[in-house]
Amino acid sequence: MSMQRKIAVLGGGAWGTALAANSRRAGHDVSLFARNSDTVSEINEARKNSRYLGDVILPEGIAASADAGAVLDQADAVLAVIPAQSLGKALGELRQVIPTAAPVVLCAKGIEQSSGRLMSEVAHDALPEHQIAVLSGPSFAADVARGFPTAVTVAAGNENTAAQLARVLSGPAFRCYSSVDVKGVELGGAIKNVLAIAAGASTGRGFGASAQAALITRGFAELRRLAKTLGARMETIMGLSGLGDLMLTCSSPQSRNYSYGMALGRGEDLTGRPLAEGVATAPIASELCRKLSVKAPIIDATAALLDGRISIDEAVEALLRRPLKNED
Ligand SMILES: NC(=O)C1=CN([C@@H]2O[C@H](COP(=O)(O)OP(=O)(O)OC[C@H]3O[C@@H](n4cnc5c(N)ncnc54)[C@H](O)[C@@H]3O)[C@@H](O)[C@H]2O)C=CC1
Ligand SMILES: O=C(CO)COP(=O)(O)O
Repeated sequence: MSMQRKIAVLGGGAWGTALAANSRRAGHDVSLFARNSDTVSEINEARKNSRYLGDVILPEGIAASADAGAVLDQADAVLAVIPAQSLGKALGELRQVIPTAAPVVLCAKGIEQSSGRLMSEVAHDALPEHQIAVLSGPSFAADVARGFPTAVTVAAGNENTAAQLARVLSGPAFRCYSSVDVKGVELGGAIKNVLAIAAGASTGRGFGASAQAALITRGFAELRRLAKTLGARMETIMGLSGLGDLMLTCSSPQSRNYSYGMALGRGEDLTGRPLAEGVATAPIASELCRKLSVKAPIIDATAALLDGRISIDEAVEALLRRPLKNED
C-alpha cells in the first residue's frame, strides 16, 4: 500500500518550511500555510524561503498558500509549526477547518507564558476532538531543509498513532523514533531553549568551556527533576528530545536561543533578533518549578537575567555560592 499522504504544514517560517521539504522528500503531497504573501510566492515560484532559510532550494511540489482552509482540506496529518506563544490562538481559529481524522503534530518548543500549559495541553484545549502528537529532537531547520541526516522523536498518547506518524514523517535522511511519552518529549524541547540562553550568555560573557559543561550538566539535572515531578519517563529525557537537543542547542551558534544568550552575554542590543522561544519560556518555567517545589537555580537565574533583575556576574556568583550539596 502506498504511504503517500496529504501533509498540511501550518507556519511558513524556518521549521515549517524545513518540515514541508522533508515531507515532500518522503514522497507526500505537501501543502503549506504561510500568512505572508511574499513567502507564499517565493516558495511556489522560486522554491525558496530566503527570509528564513537563505539560499536553500526546496524540493519541487510544495504548494504554499495563504488560504488555511485550502491547505487543510483533505489533510491526512497536520504539522503545527507556529511559535509556542501563538499556537493556542492559531489552532482555535483553525479548529473548524482542521479535519478531525487528521492527527495534529505539534512542532513548537515552549511553554505558554500566560497559562503555564505545555503545547499538548494548549492543543487539547483548542482542538478537543483531534488526536495530538508532538515532534521534537535535535534538528536545525537549515540542516533538515538541506536534507542533512537528522533524527527526532514523535510522541502520541496512542502507540499506534505514534508509530504510524513516525513512519509517515520519516524521510530519506530524517529518522523518526516513536514514543508515547508526550510530556517528556515536549518538556525537553521547551527547557533546552532556556538552558541554551544560559549557555550562550556564559560563552558571550567570555567564560570558558568548563563553565559551559557545568551549566549544561547541572541544567540537565533541573530538566530531569522537573520531568520526574511531572511524570515523564527518564528514558525520554535521556533521549533525542531531551539530552540530544540540549547538547545541540547549547553548543552551536546556529541555535537562535544560544546566540540570543551570546548577545546577552556580550551586552549587545537584543531588539529585532530572530525568534528565541526560551525568552518567553524562562519565566514560566521558573514559576512552574517554584510551584512544584522543583529546585531549578539555573532556570531561575536565566529568567532573572532576561528580566534584567540580575547581571550575568551576579547570576554566576549566586549559583556558585549556594551551599555545597550532593550531586543529584
Ligand atoms: N528553526 C528551527 O531550527 C526549529 C524550530 N523549532 C520550533 O518551531 C517553532 C517555530 O519556529 P520557526 O519556524 O523556526 O520560527 P520562525 O520565526 O522561523 O517562523 C515562525 C513562523 O510562524 C508564523 N506564525 C506566527 N504566528 C502565526 C499564526 N498565528 N498563524 C500562522 N503562522 C504564524 C510566522 O509568520 C513565521 O512564518 C518554534 O517553537 C521553534 O522552537 C523546532 C525545531 C527546529
Ligand atoms: O530546536 C532547535 C534545534 O533542535 C532550534 O533551536 P533554536 O530555536 O535555538 O534555533
